[in-house]
Amino acid sequence: MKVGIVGTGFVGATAGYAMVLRGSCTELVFVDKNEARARAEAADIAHASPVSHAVRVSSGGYEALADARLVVLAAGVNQQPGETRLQLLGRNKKIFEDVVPSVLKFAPDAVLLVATNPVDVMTDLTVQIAGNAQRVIGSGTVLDSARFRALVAERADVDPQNVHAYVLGEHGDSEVLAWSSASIAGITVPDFFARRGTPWNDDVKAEIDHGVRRAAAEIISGKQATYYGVGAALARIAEAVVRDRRAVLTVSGPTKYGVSLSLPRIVGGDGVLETLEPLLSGEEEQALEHSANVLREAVAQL
Ligand SMILES: NC(=O)C1=CN([C@@H]2O[C@H](COP(=O)(O)OP(=O)(O)OC[C@H]3O[C@@H](n4cnc5c(N)ncnc54)[C@H](O)[C@@H]3O)[C@@H](O)[C@H]2O)C=CC1
Ligand SMILES: CC(=O)C(=O)O
Repeated sequence: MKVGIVGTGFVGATAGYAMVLRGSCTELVFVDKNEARARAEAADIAHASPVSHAVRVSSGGYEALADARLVVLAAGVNQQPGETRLQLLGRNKKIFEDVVPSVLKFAPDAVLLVATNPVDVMTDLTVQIAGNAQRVIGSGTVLDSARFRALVAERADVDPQNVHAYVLGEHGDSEVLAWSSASIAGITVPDFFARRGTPWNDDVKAEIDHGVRRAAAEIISGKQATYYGVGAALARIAEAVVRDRRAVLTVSGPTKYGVSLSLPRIVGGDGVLETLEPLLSGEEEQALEHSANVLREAVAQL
């Protein structure tokens, strides 16, 4: 159960830390062009192992990825305040053209989990370079779905694990909150609030939508980067692969729209096992088409 992480900045290191705390794997290898950084993060995170789970943590060059079951790709630049994810494309494309072939040289059978933004376009690029769609997974809107669930749960005053709600489409400004299928205890969200006599109206819905859609920008303006939420999301996806869990997760991958975007998918040992067609309202379907258009325009730059 060996996992590699390429790019051990905020996101890569936090994902590794989350994997050790959760016991997601038994071996973790960090690779970064900044070798000193990778070494230091590996040493620091290894010290969490004796008080959490037995995970062997080390750093090395690409050759250290040999036999990895999964490799997380988190190398690349992140957004500055005011920047969109799509504005990172040119810079991160160049980095992936170097990173992905290097990973494949030593770990040709690994599932590749793409985290670098703009994650949907980087997923398409990785599929192109790897020539394999099933074994490439974009972290997509797993983080956004978690944000959606957290905000609904806070309003409903229930455990977020009992809120089922998906964000689909781009991991970015055009993402689509699938309100029509969001539920708590099998009850739609508006009905859940109505039964409890708790206020529910379009303003509450708009506030949650804004909270999910603007989460990254707000966190980045306060502390330069987001990493705890995505770190946990990456550990969750990694476990689905390493333990062949067949977990339903809104990961990104190629679609009938001609671009990679997030839909609910079954994720297991071989990567994406199945894409599920979500039941959407007409308005949500239109919003998903729009999101696909935004991504098609970005992919055209590749
Ligand atoms: N998918 C998601 O939900 C999220 C994605 N991200 C994205 O993750 C990426 C990484 O973000 P941070 O960790 O905050 O950035 P960071 O700047 O802290 O770390 C990036 C790391 O990549 C390394 N790197 C750069 N070029 C490389 C190369 N050619 N080979 C190997 N390593 C290389 C750097 O040395 C650095 O350690 C960004 O694109 C960011 O936008 C961030 C949050 C959430
Ligand atoms: C930065 C980013 O993609 C996020 O936190 O959603």
